[in-house]
Amino acid sequence: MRIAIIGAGAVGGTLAALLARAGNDVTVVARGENLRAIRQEGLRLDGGFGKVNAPLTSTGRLTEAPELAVLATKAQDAEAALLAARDHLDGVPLLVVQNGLGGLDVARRVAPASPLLGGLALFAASFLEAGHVTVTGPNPMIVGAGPDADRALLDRVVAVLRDALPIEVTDDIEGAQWTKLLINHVNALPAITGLSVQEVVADPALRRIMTASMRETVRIARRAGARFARVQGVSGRVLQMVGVLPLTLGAFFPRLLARRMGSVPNPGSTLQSIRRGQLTEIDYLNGAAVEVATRIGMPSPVNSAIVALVHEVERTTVFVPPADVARRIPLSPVSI
Ligand SMILES: NC(=O)C1=CN([C@@H]2O[C@H](COP(=O)(O)OP(=O)(O)OC[C@H]3O[C@@H](n4cnc5c(N)ncnc54)[C@H](OP(=O)(O)O)[C@@H]3O)[C@@H](O)[C@H]2O)C=CC1
Ligand SMILES: CC(C)(CO)C(=O)C(=O)O
Repeated sequence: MRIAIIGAGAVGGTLAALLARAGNDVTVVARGENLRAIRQEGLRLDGGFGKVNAPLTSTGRLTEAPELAVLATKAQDAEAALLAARDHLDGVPLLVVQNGLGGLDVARRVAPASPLLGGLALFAASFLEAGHVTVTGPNPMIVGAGPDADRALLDRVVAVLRDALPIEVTDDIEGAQWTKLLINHVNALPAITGLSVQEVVADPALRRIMTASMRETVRIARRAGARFARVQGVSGRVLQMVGVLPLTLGAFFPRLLARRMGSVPNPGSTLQSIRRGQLTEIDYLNGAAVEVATRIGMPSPVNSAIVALVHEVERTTVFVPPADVARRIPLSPVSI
């Protein structure tokens, strides 16, 4: 299949290399030093899905319509990246592989004639340097049909993806996005402290804050009437428990997520942005919970404080020591 991958960072680079290895005709839309490196030396992938240096085409701008387009930028870059490709996306199936809740809405606005699919990467990947990506956690990707994509298209795309990497199909992509949003509450504290997800979860005070942020978001989601669909064994019932348990017991959830990441330190995609001096996606992660809370008139003190701290680290590029984080995100006694 002729596939264009828009955004060739950790996730887009992984997908591009694996889809090219599986025999697809892959074009990556990249920019800056990354584009120059891929042009000169190709795209190198290693880690949990094996070593790949598959032949693919790279470009700064799409010049013809693919049979499938994949958007794999951070959420804050989605609109501009799609607008730049819009002339060649008319009616082309578009798979949006992005964390957060709003990726499909942005795609619908910019590419109204494209049937949309949603993708949630459960694998963990790190962009090491221009043209070089490594997979630290070789987990599957979840794929589901967007509001007006039909089952036949989903089946066709899933068949192509399955030749390249492990894929799970969901019949509730919106519910799966909510569950993944909860999983992505592991991202913020590494971005604030500079530690890996596993190190943060091993620290009792940071683990407590992470659990508090998750509990707050579950409560917001429930009040807003959101559904949690099953993602990698994490069901609505599991998250219901996170929403009601005291923090010491609710910590089973971050512990479970860290255990599943294995022993290779996972910085998470938000800390990777900080390390590269880029703006993060935090407004679309914990910030999405704050936005929903504001809309329905609920307080969100823990997530609001976390979002503010990530923005502070973006601005200052100075990580906050764990003891200071605990002081700056105090948990009210009733929240214990
Ligand atoms: N990394 C991971 O392990 C996981 C990430 N995710 C999610 O996947 C999505 C992608 O994340 P990730 O791959 O980590 O992010 P990266 O920052 O590694 O990759 C995004 C890439 O998109 C590029 N890009 C942005 N705008 C444009 C544009 N207009 N034209 C061309 N390229 C563009 C960026 O270039 P530049 O660097 O120049 O900005 C960058 O190379 C996010 O929503 C993330 O939350 C989900 C699961 C796991
Ligand atoms: C689940 C996790 C943390 C994997 O790295 C992720 O989605 C991310 O880094 O954004």
